[in-house]
Amino acid sequence: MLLNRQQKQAIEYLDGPLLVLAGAGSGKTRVITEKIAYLVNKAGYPPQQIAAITFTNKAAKEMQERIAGLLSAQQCKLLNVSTFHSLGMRMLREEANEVGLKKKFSIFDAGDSGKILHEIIGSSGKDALFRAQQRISLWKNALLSPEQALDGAENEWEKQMALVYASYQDTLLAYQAVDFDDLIRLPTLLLQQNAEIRYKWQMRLRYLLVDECQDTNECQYALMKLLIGADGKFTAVGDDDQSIYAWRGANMENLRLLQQDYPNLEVIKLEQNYRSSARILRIANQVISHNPKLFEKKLWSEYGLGDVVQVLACKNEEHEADTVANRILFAKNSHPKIKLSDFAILYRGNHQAKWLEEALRSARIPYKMSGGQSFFDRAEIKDVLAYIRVLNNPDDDPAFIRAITTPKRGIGESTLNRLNEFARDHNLSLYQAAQDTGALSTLATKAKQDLQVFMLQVAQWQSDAACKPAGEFLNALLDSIKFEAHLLLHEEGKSGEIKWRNVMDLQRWIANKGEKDGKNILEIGQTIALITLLEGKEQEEVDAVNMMTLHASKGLEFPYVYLIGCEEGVFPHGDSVEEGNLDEERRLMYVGITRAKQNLTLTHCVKRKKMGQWQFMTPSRFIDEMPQEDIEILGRKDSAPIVSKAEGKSRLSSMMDMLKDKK
Ligand SMILES: Nc1ncnc2c1ncn2[C@@H]1O[C@H](COP(=O)(O)OP(=O)(O)OP(=O)(O)O)[C@@H](O)[C@H]1O
Ligand SMILES: [Mg+2]
Repeated sequence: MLLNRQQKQAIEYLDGPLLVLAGAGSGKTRVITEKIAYLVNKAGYPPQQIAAITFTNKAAKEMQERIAGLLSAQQCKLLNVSTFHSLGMRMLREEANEVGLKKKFSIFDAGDSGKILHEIIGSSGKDALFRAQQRISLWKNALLSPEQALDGAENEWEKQMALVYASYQDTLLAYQAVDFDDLIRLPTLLLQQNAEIRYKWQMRLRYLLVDECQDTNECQYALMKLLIGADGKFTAVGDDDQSIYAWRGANMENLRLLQQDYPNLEVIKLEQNYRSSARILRIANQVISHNPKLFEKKLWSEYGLGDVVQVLACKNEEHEADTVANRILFAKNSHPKIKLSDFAILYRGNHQAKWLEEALRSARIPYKMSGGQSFFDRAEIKDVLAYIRVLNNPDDDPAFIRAITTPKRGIGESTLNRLNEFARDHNLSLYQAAQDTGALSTLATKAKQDLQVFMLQVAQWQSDAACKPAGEFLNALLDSIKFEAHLLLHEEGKSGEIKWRNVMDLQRWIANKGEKDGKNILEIGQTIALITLLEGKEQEEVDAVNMMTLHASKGLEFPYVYLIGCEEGVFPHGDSVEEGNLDEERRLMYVGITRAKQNLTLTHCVKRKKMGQWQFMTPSRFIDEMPQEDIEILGRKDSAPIVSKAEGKSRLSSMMDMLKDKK
């Protein structure tokens, strides 16, 4: 694949800061990977001094794979290719002392921090909790402290939330834990305040490359600037039309800020798209033209007109899911060379995946889901992870409570309450209290004994965990707490078995990771929380259809894309329409369309069940915004039926063929 002139120019430009500004599929990410190779091979940068930052773990992994073809394995290993969060985590582990944390602090996911907030706020509804969490997160991403938040509070609610924010931070610190936002906020504050540490990191990471720069939030942007320092050695790439994380505080104005902050910023635009057929591109361009423009961009493709884009009206969600499954089967069987992984099904919200999963399962089509209800959110998985968390950081009270009570081991609520009281009065963690003779003397004899047994076990596990292979250690731990029996005993029907299978899945995954990366279980445990952030656990390498939210699909590409639920209220999302965030929804549509290489299909339901009631749905306004000559509308009252006779007839035989293949 030859590089075009602008790409080459972007790769070889080293005279100062550079922004590559271009539409979807124009090779921005490719510029980053090629530039890394150029920096190492031609410009003499040691690989360990180069940091490339991407948006998701999946994107980081893909980037590493692409670079593997360009540099030696040894060089690749030294490069820093990661997300903002994992870079922040690395910095924080190294500088933990400076911010009052010990090296093995815990990382709390949204569920964990939600629980803390719940305790602080008291018994308010889910919605209030979500709003509190969101508000605090936005303050954190804007680098505002609780005091600053209180100063700037505009109403009573915000004042209250600023106080909640303050005690939330105190609680996190007491647990020696950070949340996702802190992973970036704390290193940023540290670099701002400490010139020596700032200098150290600037010297360590001499060249910075940032993908998807339009989605950096204030805090990420600040961290990026602090790492860059005065000499301005960086390449940022981005597309303002693909900014889709405003709800997390992302600000595409940062692209413009770059120009202000670095007056000598060179801007290179890429205009040729190497991903999609002309029709797909034309639709994308036309839809996004309804948005105000930050930067003028053109995008064209040499790949011929391509397939017409079909818009299918389906009766309801079940029909929609069946239609997509059938079409995938049909396409797969008509073109035996294509793989299942060439297909992606994209949706606006995770709840839409349910019907699809059923349809794919009953059609026996293997699928992979990312960004969905995370594997790591399952209760049985969290139970096991709680043990690993305690071994890493015994002061992590929520993990300590979870581990000590699951499975039950004679330590009940009253024991924990007494321990808790003592811990609070003496400013200790529960784990510390459990070792304190004063605290132990308040407990009943039996409870005291049970607690001491547990504490001895923890000490033993801690020393085993550090020296045994990760998979082996986890097996032994599960055995010693009799976790399988616990699941089978306490769950009804088959659910215990299913849960145990999930635990075994975790065990295999940890064993593999341990072998592959040469890490023990404690080291693996330190990064698990991060994996839940934007996408799920890496799944085994099987050929399977990809299912994900539109947000998770950023940066990826697939020959066949199905974009489902294109209805008013679903996509664009009802809340966004009400809150006037239509532009962002439109950018999300632009992202969705431009994931497709050859073939794009949009579906919408005529009826949908909401809160138990059938509701009639209107097709998404974005469909009206598309050039009508490039789309074919099927299944509406006044148009052709969805399934042509040929397709309908062959469905059964395609399924039979698939089954044969599987055997
Ligand atoms: N010069 C080129 N010749 C042929 N193919 C190319 C060229 N540059 C990039 N590509 C291919 O085009 C596709 C899109 O590239 P890439 O993913 O880098 O685009 P992008 O601008 O990062 O897209 P997005 O905005 O969606 O993240 C990839 O398959 C890539 O390999
Ligand atoms: Mg990209």
